Amino acid sequence: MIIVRNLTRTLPEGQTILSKVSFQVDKGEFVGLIGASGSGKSTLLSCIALQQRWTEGQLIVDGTELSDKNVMDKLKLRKDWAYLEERPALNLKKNALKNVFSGRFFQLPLWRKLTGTVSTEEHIRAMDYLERVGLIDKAKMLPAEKLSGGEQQRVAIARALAQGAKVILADEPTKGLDPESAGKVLQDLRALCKDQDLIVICAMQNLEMAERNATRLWGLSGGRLVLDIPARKLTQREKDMIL
Ligand SMILES: Nc1ncnc2c1ncn2[C@@H]1O[C@H](COP(=O)(O)OP(=O)(O)OP(=O)(O)O)[C@@H](O)[C@H]1O
Repeated sequence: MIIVRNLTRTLPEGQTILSKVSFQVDKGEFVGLIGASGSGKSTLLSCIALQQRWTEGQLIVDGTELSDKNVMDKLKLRKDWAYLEERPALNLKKNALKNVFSGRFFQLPLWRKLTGTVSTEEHIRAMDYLERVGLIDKAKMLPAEKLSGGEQQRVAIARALAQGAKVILADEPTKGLDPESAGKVLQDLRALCKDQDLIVICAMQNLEMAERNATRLWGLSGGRLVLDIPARKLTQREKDMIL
């Protein structure tokens, strides 16, 4: 469970870009984070991934308060959390399977890191993750650079699973994708969230996709969380509050 209390980020120049954001999110929830451009979505995600510092507030994960200044906390998150960006940071020269293996890198003993050996069990598991995101037929065939944007994003999701991520933070992972590919990425995230009891928090530009795929909607406006409801079609009044 993630609890955030009164998270505030003020820039040195005095501009407040997140203001007293509070929420609690449980395993199995897929949160669609929506809001106009500049409302603070990326800032909120990178603060809770401990990639940006906040000015005031608390982040509590499974009962433990984490600090944006503590290196050990950052290491713990690097293992248990995955951050998906608009352009997934894959090794484009390697195939999908090898990219998925790389998700396990931080957990391997030093000799395995140096020799690059992969056990049969890891191989099977990586193929299983690729199957779950519908890419089993493209596991070995091509370098990742030849995959489409949506396929690359799904490889990044499979890699997050191989890493053992319990929380996936995604910053507009479907930006620039055609509607069909975008839909597949979000459906994969939703299915995995349910099956593996993950927490997924996903900033999304497309409100309809958020309404359709998320289980819960958060609306940000001017750095404030102004909407926190179970996912459904928003009323015009709710849309006016956030967009
Ligand atoms: N380091 C920074 N210095 C100055 N301004 C910043 C900084 N980081 C964020 N901002 C400002 O804070 C606001 C929120 O930015 P953020 O990127 O979080 O918004 P967003 O909702 O993700 O926008 P978009 O949908 O366009 O990606 C913006 O006005 C942005 O210009």
